[in-house]
Amino acid sequence: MLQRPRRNRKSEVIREMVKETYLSASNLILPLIITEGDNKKIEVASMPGVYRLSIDNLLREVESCLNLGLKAFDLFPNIDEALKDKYATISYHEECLYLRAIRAIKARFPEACVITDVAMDPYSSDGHDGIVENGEILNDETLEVLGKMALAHARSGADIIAPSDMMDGRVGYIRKMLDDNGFTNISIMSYSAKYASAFYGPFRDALDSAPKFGDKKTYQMNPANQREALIEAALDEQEGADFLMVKPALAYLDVIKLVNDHSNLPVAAYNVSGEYAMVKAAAQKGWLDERRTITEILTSIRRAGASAILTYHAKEVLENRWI
Ligand SMILES: NCC(=O)CCC(=O)O
Ligand SMILES: [Mg+2]
Repeated sequence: MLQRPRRNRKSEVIREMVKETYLSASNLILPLIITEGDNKKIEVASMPGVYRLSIDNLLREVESCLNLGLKAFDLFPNIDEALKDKYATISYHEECLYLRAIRAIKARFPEACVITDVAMDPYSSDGHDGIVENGEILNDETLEVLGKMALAHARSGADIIAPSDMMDGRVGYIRKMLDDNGFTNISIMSYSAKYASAFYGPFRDALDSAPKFGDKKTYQMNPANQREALIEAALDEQEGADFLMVKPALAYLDVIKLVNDHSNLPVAAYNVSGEYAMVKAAAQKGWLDERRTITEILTSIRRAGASAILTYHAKEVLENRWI
């Protein structure tokens, strides 16, 4: 045998020398869930180690992450049911919990990169990502709400706006809204290929944002489809996106690779709540080695082509010095 691939695995030094994929704090984005109140830190039952935080505790969390070198955060709100309506009106109200949280982080930690989620579902009495009429999710009417929400985020200090709703044309609509209002420098990280996935279950518990009727299959993608992700990605690129996101990540590594091969924009991948919950549950039972499983999952998402990974594991991998 002239070629013996095992020679390049014979020692730690050589294995490290030929290593192809790196994972570091700069690749990671931590999703954080915000709730109203003072000194609140409520663990999400299906996501051990993930908490709904009131703004005071959110600031403590951001500070401890910054000290670990984790500098990018994606915020999600748990909104009081009484404040929700059909049009997600509260989402762009000056005193909305979410906008207060953005302002609080940017005032205290201007160096933190704040990514904001644009979608109606946390604020919608229907629990959908669009305006509902006769059981249908309206596309173009929803864009107006998303535009107002994005503008409110920009005014509050967001660094990157991340529309997660999957309405057609929303990246272009939001880009124009931002540009017309002087926010040409604010980036858009588009959830380009967001699948109608069972893996979002724990997150919807965390936000109390499950749809009140039906499902999200008329706007989120069918898990059976791959080529369609390229249509979505190409449109978002034409409409002015700065990042293309694939979500979920682990069951969609082929889609991450495909989007990365077809676009020169950076690809982000969302390692979602259900992926997190599976690992935590198995680790708690002693069925999986937590450290090795988590680092393998994150490395495989990077290997598939993601520049940035949104993951609930972001802080623990740094705290425990797993990467
Ligand atoms: N728009 C953000 C999400 O839907 C997150 C889903 C998850 O972590 O399961
Ligand atoms: Mg789209």
